[in-house]
Amino acid sequence: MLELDLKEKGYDQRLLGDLNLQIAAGDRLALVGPSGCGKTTLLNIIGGLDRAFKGQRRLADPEPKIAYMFQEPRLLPWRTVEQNLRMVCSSRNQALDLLDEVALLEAACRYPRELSLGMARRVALARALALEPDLLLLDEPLVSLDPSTALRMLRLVETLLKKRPKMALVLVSHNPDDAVRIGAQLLEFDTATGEVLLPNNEKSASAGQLLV
Ligand SMILES: Nc1ncnc2c1ncn2[C@@H]1O[C@H](COP(=O)(O)OP(=O)(O)OP(=O)(O)O)[C@@H](O)[C@H]1O
Repeated sequence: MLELDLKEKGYDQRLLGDLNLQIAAGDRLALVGPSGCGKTTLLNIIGGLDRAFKGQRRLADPEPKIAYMFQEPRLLPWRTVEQNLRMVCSSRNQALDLLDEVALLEAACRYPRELSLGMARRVALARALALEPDLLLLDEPLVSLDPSTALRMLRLVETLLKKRPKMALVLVSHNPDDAVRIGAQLLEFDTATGEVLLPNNEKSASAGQLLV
């Protein structure tokens, strides 16, 4: 559904380069590496939010629906949880079903300021799923959560993915164990060279062919 042929991306200096990546339905891919190595930058390029790079990003026809869950939940503070979801849902039933899936039905009438970070993230996840995306992009869904909340979030993501086998996923994480747990294949960053490392030092791979 998406092919990225990335020649070079940098800000003051080169950050990423020489990567050919193909993402197909059902692929699960994790961008793993230390802070500042370029994970979010690559996710933004994959998602089409950042087009200032050398190379090409090609989408299948018809274009896949791509949903993005940012690190910050980015909910509208003046709307309730349900109202935040209704903005992107086709019906009230869809909004309530999604809230049920992320175990937040009882918080439907709350405002974002009344939610913990973990709850707000789950609303943001439900909102991303409301689009019924072909490709879901998750930027560090566990960051800043305490260990038990992070584990709960990880289990939730695992369950949601099992229910949506055709949905492709690209997850940003600094923890390979989390990525492996949800069955994602790892794409690691070499901070010394600025290159994204594929298994066996290949220069090109489809996400479905990557080995953990
Ligand atoms: N808009 C920008 N302008 C200039 N430099 C930027 C910009 N966005 C990111 N950078 C720099 O590019 C590098 C990679 O940033 P990026 O956010 O992609 O890293 P990351 O691996 O996702 O880090 P983290 O895990 O901390 O979120 C960092 O050094 C960052 O400061």
